Amino acid sequence: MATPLSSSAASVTAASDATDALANVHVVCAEPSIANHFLAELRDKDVQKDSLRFRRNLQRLGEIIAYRISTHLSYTDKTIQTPLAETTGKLLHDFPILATVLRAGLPFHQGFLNYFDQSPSAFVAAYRIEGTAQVQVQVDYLSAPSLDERVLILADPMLATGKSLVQTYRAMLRFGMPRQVHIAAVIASPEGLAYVAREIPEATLWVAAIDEKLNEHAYIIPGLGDAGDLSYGSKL
Ligand SMILES: O=P(O)(O)OC[C@H]1O[C@H](OP(=O)(O)OP(=O)(O)O)[C@H](O)[C@@H]1O
Ligand SMILES: O=c1cc[nH]c(=O)[nH]1
Ligand SMILES: [Mg+2]
Repeated sequence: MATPLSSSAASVTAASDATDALANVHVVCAEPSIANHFLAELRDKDVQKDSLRFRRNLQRLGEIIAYRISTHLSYTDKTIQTPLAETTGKLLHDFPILATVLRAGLPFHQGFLNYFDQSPSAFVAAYRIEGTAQVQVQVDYLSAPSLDERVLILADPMLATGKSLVQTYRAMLRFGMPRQVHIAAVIASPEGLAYVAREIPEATLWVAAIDEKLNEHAYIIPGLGDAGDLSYGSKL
């Protein structure tokens, strides 16, 4: 029988498991860049009143993370004829499938699409079921091309409990097995990020920032509030 760990040993083990799980996470705003400015505007309750700017900032962070992910993709040499001479260009080997979760995912998705302009898209409707003690997520509408042997980028700006992303990813696998998976979010909670990393170990994770914690409603603190409502208005 295994010897039970003391609580301090257990918490050290849990912490090191979380550290291992998070080894595959890229935190874009860990270094100073214009991404930090866009993120600060997204969080600011006064700037948020301008929903056009809010959506555009989600889109701009989508563009920045798309660029960062593009450094992990494959390229093929192609001979290019300029008006003056021949040269060699590097073309993206194949455009990734871009998947997102309604509603808040839409502006973030547009940022990825601005860069991966020939990518097919996949859309998922996932929502939290109201009135349950624990967050439960229902995946509804799902539209996707074949994922077999493709690079998949699954993007959703808020990674709170991580359940929307994990259930979305699992539901998407009936469309085929991707050869490479990237998951992107703007703000993640530490526990949600560790959950996603544990449940989808094959994914490389990209976030603008990792925040402090979740509150009792499973909202990210300090976070930015409700990304779907701030983009498109509150719902009944
Ligand atoms: O990590 P989780 O705990 O699953 O929560 C994250 C989900 O919450 C947000 O969507 P929301 O449910 O607010 O829907 P909306 O975009 O329609 O507002 C967000 O865009 C994620 O999909
Ligand atoms: O903090 C959160 C959590 C879920 N959905 C949001 O939009 N924000
Ligand atoms: Mg919402």
